[in-house]
Amino acid sequence: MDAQIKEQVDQGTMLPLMEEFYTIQGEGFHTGTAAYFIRVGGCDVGCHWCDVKESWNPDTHPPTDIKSIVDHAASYSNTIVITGGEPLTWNMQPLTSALKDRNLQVHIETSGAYPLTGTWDWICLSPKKIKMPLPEIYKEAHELKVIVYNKHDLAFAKAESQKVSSNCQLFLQPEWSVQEKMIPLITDFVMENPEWRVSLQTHKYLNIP
Ligand SMILES: C[S@@+](CC[C@H](N)C(=O)[O-])C[C@H]1O[C@@H](n2cnc3c(N)ncnc32)[C@H](O)[C@@H]1O
Ligand SMILES: Nc1nc2[nH]cc(C(=O)O)c2c(=O)[nH]1
Ligand code: SF4
Ligand SMILES: [Mg+2]
Repeated sequence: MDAQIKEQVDQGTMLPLMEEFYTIQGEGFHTGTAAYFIRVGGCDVGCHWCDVKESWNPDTHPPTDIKSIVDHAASYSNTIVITGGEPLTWNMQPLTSALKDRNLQVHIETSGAYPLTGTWDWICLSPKKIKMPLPEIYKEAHELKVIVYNKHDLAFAKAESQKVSSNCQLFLQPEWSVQEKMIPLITDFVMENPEWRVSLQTHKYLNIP
């Protein structure tokens, strides 16, 4: 990569852009509401069930000037969701401050595995056992969304919920490929622990991005 481009990516003024799309937030607290998604490439957390493995290698996604990302996003929606890949792989301050300058609501989907950069109106933290969140993000999270792939993930969810703030919204989301097995466990858990809510990947049922 050109040294000048690399420097801009290091600073967060250019980002490896995988895709951007206007859709309905399919998961978690804001489910069912329109939002423009920006999917930034690059993730080395390595969840074996990840539904966007194509995002992992940043070199396969073109370094893109954040100005053009912001102009595009602002023409579609007042709510912008930054996802990936793992967006916190990169310095999110330049992108989020440019979005805030346009008075947009800025949300992130993150594993929390890398330092929290950027200014966020909504942080959805989805912790992963294989690369745990850094301690700093727990108290900042507005939403904790734990993916349930097996029974042990329910105990993991409980332990993670001890680390977030008292007004953090708690969600359990079945891993897509095992949802038939996990939904009964999740529904029983939520009935016994009503501070939790069920999150489904509703966009996959709606056949939208
Ligand atoms: C693809 S990730 C990108 C953002 C960030 N790397 C993260 O994991 O939070 C977006 C969301 O999808 C969830 N997710 C990924 N694969 C999934 C699957 N197979 N089933 C259910 N949720 C999944 C993640 O846990 C995360 O909440
Ligand atoms: N519609 C829709 N909602 C989503 N919520 C989180 C997503 C993500 O991949 O981060 C996602 C996604 O990919 N599509
Ligand atoms: S952290 Fe997110 S993007 Fe990275 S592998 Fe896990 S689910 Fe996929
Ligand atoms: Mg997704």
